[in-house]
Amino acid sequence: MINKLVEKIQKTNAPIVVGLDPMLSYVPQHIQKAAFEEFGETPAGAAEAIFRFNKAIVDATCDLIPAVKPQIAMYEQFGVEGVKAFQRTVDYCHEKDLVVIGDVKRGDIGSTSSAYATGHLGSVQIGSKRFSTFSEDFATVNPYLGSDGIKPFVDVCKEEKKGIFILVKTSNPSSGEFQDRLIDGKPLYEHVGEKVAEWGSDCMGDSYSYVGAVVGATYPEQGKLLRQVMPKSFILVPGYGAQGGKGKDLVHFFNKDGLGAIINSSRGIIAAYKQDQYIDRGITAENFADASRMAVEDMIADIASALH
Ligand SMILES: O=c1ccn([C@@H]2O[C@H](COP(=O)(O)O)[C@@H](O)[C@H]2O)c(=O)[nH]1
Repeated sequence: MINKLVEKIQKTNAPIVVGLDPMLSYVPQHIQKAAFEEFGETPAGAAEAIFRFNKAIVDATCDLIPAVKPQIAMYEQFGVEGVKAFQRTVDYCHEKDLVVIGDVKRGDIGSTSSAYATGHLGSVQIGSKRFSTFSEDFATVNPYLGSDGIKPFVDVCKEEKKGIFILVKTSNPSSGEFQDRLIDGKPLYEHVGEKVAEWGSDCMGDSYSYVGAVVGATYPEQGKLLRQVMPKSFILVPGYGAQGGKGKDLVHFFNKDGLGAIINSSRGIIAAYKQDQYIDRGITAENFADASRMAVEDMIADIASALH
């Protein structure tokens, strides 16, 4: 799957991921109203509304982008119905030939990680049959439990040619509380980066490993260092847009081949229709998906101008 991700980035010339983080408050009233008329003001109604919202955004942007990143928390808040909307979203994005990165941030003791890896990236045996359930192409993984929590994901990646992005240096303001702590003279995130490079070394696609890393756009200096520490790992970079990251912060996340990083923006794209800069260009809640397309085009141009 890492090969497909690289090919799609090269084809679209867009190292970006649209984050599908559909809070109900971002879903325009006309979509909520139609879904509630059919399913009531219920979790099922909310799940239908967020799926319709996602579908419109995917339809408006899928020719421009290589990948999407649905954030499972936004779906889980609506319980079982929300999880069904997550699954419908993954399936619809696959129909559109997009690479799907499930932002699920899993990781536990080995046996439990194994079940997470099976559910999100692998297939589960039921009697005489096997089923792929969630079926994302990549999943985000939390490394806090160490190697035996990561190994089941790596094993499934090898079997299924799927991939993972391991949290190394996260984009949030408090990420330094633990991740910047010095151990043997080096910050914890650097130790984790070294392990990512090691775990990924026998799990290679054509040019990049199936084992990638998450490093926030909000920490460009750390991104520069980690790019050197993990030369063969793709970096998933959240923090662009709503969290303040800009194209100029991203230059050192990329390798000299122009690859090696993929930048996520969620609110900046899915809720673009609420921003003055797009309202001034004729956007209303009715044509919200057109604003998402404009925001994707602007993001591609911003990153390209920073890199060239
Ligand atoms: O370090 C991290 C890891 C994950 N995220 C996730 O990315 C998106 C960012 O959303 P924006 O609206 O573009 O800020 C969201 O799903 C986070 O959970 C992150 O931000 N930082």
